[in-house]
Amino acid sequence: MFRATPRIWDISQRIGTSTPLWPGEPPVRLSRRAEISSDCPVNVGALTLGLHTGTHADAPLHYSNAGAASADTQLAPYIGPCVVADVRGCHARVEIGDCDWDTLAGAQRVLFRTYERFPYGHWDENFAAIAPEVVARLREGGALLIGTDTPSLDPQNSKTMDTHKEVLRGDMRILEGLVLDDISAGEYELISLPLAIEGGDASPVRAVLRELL
Ligand SMILES: N[C@@H](CC(=O)c1ccccc1NC=O)C(=O)O
Ligand SMILES: [Zn+2]
Ligand SMILES: [Zn+2]
Repeated sequence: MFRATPRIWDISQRIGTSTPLWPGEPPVRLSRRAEISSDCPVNVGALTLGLHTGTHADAPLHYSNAGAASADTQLAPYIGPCVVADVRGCHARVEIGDCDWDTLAGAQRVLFRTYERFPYGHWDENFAAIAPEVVARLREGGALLIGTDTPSLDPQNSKTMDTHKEVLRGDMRILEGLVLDDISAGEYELISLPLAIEGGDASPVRAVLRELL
């Protein structure tokens, strides 16, 4: 019997020394703790990186002291049907008017593509944020997760984190730093699991989209 293999798109950044970093974040460092030699049969590495480096899932603990850490969040929001919304025409924020609400009605997971091309190799301080009103409307439609190809749902200089707060109100989950350059607007299956980091306010994820057959 013939069974089609669904296509898989990797929507994650590579983690390395040229991964764009939130200002002030520690550099990514991979060190070799052991190397293959006549005395040692294996290579063993150790990694240093900020938890919001590259493609990552914010844990509720990032924006609330009462929120769950990465190790303690349910995984269901991170796996399942998902809509990719093309909002490349947006300006400083993705606003209600930038969204095609016919395709977003009832969506459980929504990923926003704001970039024409992901800013590989440099930090873009003028990335597009998402308006809290957009999050509120998605929450009313039953959304569990919101993702973006930028480093944050709120502007870099935000002190109030209004959009993250709106997410908290609906107990939704957040993905940031996605790479959606090769992804057309439409429906997919999302798979993007955070690591079970105890006390973690975020975790790197390997995020993929799978074709719906
Ligand atoms: N808002 C960003 C991250 C963030 O706020 C941040 C990440 C690393 C170091 C400092 C940060 N914010 C500091 O003011 C995020 O949601 O991932
Ligand atoms: Zn983050
Ligand atoms: Zn965030």
